[in-house]
Amino acid sequence: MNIEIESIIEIAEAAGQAIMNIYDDPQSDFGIEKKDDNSPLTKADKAAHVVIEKALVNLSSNIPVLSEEGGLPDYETRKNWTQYWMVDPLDGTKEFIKKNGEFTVNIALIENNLPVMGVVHVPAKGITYYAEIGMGSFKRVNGEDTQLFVRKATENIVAVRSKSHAAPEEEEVLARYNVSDSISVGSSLKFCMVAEGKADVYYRHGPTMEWDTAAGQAVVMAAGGKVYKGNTEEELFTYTKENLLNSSFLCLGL
Ligand SMILES: Nc1ncnc2c1ncn2[C@@H]1O[C@H](COP(=O)(O)O)[C@@H](OP(=O)(O)O)[C@H]1O
Ligand SMILES: [Mg+2]
Repeated sequence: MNIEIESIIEIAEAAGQAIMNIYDDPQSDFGIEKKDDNSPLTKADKAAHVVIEKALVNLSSNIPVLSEEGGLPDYETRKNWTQYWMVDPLDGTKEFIKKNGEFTVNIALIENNLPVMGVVHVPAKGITYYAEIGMGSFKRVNGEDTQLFVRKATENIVAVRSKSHAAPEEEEVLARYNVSDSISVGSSLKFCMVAEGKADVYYRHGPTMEWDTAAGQAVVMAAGGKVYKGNTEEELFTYTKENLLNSSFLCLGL
């Protein structure tokens, strides 16, 4: 079926609104809980999940939805999916709790183990990044779209790193690319920084899940960047793995 990316943007923005209603509520304690991996979960993650799952099922009842906050199907079921939605309703929950605005709503369409469409919405900043492989990558601010291209820099290389989960193992890889400057930001915004040429290298050593990376990977790939498995430029980073826990990965806009 033909999926219009505008429908996905609309769904991500509706989820963003549900998140902001909680974020901006001075009475709300966010209902913070701890998940099995010790990462936090709030009312906002759950509210965004409900909005997205309902809307995606309504839009494309034949395409399965895999959401961080949904019931996770086992690998025996997932491995046969050639097309599905991969959703992180609220990426950067720690940033949400810290109230620094660096959290995102992520919706990706996976086809044959790679993201072919991705929307990364930043509700606290009113920004939406969206991409379709073959069509390009775009940033929407106040209804105005700008096409994004990676920087392909040859000097003054900038790295982007996690605000809450940077690992010492990352240094060696960054040194290999002669990184001269480094910025840190929460959530999938790191992929968007590379896509829009504000950073050139994003190497993630520590754990992430497939839903943390899928939409951001679409945004960076459609802007001309690459995402590789591990810390070399040998193998593309793919999805529908038996374990939803990602390996380390290397994202380059070079
Ligand atoms: N121990 C762990 N196991 C699995 N994923 C982890 C993790 N620690 C952090 N993450 C992932 O890293 C994401 C945050 O990335 P960053 O540090 O780049 O902002 C989290 O997303 P959520 O906030 O959606 O849970 C979470 O999925
Ligand atoms: Mg996440």
